Amino acid sequence: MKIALLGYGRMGKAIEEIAMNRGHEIVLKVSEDIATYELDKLEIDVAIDFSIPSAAYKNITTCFENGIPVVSGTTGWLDDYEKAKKICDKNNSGFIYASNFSLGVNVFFELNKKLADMMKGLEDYTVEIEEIHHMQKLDSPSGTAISLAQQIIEKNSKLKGWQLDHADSDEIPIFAKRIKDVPGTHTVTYDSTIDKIEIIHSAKSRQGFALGAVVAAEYLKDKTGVFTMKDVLSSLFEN
Ligand SMILES: NC(=O)C1=CN([C@@H]2O[C@H](COP(=O)(O)OP(=O)(O)OC[C@H]3O[C@@H](n4cnc5c(N)ncnc54)[C@H](OP(=O)(O)O)[C@@H]3O)[C@@H](O)[C@H]2O)C=CC1
Ligand SMILES: O=C(O)C1=N[C@H](C(=O)O)C[C@H](O)C1
Repeated sequence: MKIALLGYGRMGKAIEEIAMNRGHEIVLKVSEDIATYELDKLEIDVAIDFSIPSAAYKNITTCFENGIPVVSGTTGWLDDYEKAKKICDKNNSGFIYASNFSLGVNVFFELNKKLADMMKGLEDYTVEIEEIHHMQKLDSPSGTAISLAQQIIEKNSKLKGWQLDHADSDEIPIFAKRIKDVPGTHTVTYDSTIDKIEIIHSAKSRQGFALGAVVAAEYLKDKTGVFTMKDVLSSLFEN
């Protein structure tokens, strides 16, 4: 498969290594706006976007307009996600966005939903989320922490939203810490005067995110429509 990398930073480089080990070819690596590139000459099968919040939407939609499906892991641009999906559909292209591509985190998401369902009636407990990442991370809170909060809110009608660092009683507080070299740690805590329940996912490297993104690209090749990591993982478990 011919892959274009939109963003060639920490994740772009980790994806390049895994994609090449899986027999794919990297035909384009960009760290700037792709509008000036002659994309049609490169026969790109899938573009993989791990860039920066302010660049993602424009690059992703430029790909759709050039008939190139996109796997995107860039966080912090999701106010434009619905618009991007419409442009994908209009151009009959393919799209997978995930706040976190690692298999472990996607299992953690399912655990989070199950736990939220069990805890929703237990009013003695308060819930909070903590995320820890390396110092270079641009967005806060992490996309993964926002996904975790949204999953809990969907299960518990008493919770109306989330806030960074503090929250009203009907909101989930998300605490974001930045510590040197941490690839990504997420903790969901339910606390009462009697006890505390915690679920934690700690990434040991970027390998899991990168592998998930390449597997998602393999799934998306030759497909049209908007998909999620749940679709990708279901297809793996079917086989
Ligand atoms: N969904 C997931 O599983 C994961 C998501 N992420 C997310 O992926 C994103 C990238 O993370 P990471 O690789 O660590 O970040 P880096 O800062 O290492 O990489 C970002 C890259 O984007 C480049 N860039 C800057 N402007 C543009 C542009 N206009 N078009 C294309 N590329 C551009 C930067 O170039 P330059 O350095 O020259 O400015 C840099 O190479 C973040 O949003 C992060 O949160 C990260 C890990 C996992
Ligand atoms: O910026 C990162 O590094 C990461 N970003 C993603 C996020 O914001 O959730 C995923 C992962 O935690 C690493």
